[in-house]
Amino acid sequence: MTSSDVLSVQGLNVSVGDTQLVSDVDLTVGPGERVGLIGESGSGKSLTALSILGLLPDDVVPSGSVRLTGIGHDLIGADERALSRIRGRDLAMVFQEPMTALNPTMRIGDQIAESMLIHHTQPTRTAARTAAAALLDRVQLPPDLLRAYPHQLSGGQRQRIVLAIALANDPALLICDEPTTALDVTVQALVLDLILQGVLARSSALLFITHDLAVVATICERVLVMYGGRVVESGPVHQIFTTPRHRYTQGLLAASNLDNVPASGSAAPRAGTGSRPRLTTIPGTVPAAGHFPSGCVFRNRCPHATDRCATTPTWSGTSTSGYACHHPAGAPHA
Ligand SMILES: Nc1ncnc2c1ncn2[C@@H]1O[C@H](COP(=O)(O)OP(=O)(O)OP(=O)(O)O)[C@@H](O)[C@H]1O
Repeated sequence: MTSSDVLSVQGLNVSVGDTQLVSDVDLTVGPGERVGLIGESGSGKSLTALSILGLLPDDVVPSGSVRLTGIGHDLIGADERALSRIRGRDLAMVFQEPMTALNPTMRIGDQIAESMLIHHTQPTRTAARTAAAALLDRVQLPPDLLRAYPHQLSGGQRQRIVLAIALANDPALLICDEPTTALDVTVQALVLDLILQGVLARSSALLFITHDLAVVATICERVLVMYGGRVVESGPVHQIFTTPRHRYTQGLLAASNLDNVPASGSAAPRAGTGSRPRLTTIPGTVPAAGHFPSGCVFRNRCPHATDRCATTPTWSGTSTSGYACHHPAGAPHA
């Protein structure tokens, strides 16, 4: 780990009995950096994330090293007490299914406040409640939801609550594992945008696990490709998506309908640069062309892309998630 890394995973192996499921994974994430982890189902992405979080089932055994900035010991082999001090404070997570992350018997406001009280980042219950209301507002939910129970919310609202809790203590690193896969396509883009704005506002680093290459192209700066439990390729998003070297990455891209890869390697700015990307995902089949000429019906369906918009948006997407419209950061809008 260099002194500037937020996360450093070195030589991670994960096995069950004699079966090795993850082999020799090296992975670093710098401060404020957004790193994507992609790969086919069963390639070891979730086991890698769960190893970092110390959440593997008892029969699944990790070895190697996982170091997190500001924590003086290795997370591999750390006891549950030490890990629970770190999780939710230095290291936060958003998984696919929000209901499993929420307590069904507790009001939303209490759950958000609890996350700050447990980690002593707010001094009193009153202060935590005030902070919870502000967090709810940051995920664009109305204050009356503070008194609601999880079952009274939609899936998208629940995931926004999980995100609010994850960001409550300004974690150094947020790990998202397919955070929008279980959501209705109409809210996927909003949740992605809130994740992006959330980490940018806090300068948190992001490790983002997904099948959706368009999401990686939009959100991440760097990407690692896993195949058969190994990292087979890694580098800047633009480089990997335009000149993939590994046969598996080439196949993944060919099957993806990914039309546009931002030239800088990421559509979104670095943390602290102040400009905000705008994302809108529209359900439907992805058209073959990456750019939409003025007057095109698809262009007109993007609320940011009016005829008066000063900048031509670029589009990308997959057939499962709809397609995303991205306006370059800081572009003027009518
Ligand atoms: N508890 C377990 N016991 C045995 N094998 C497991 C266990 N958990 C995961 N595996 C196996 O390890 C491999 C990697 O699983 P992992 O969940 O990390 O894949 P993934 O890349 O996240 O896939 P997906 O995208 O479908 O979530 C798979 O073959 C899976 O079946």
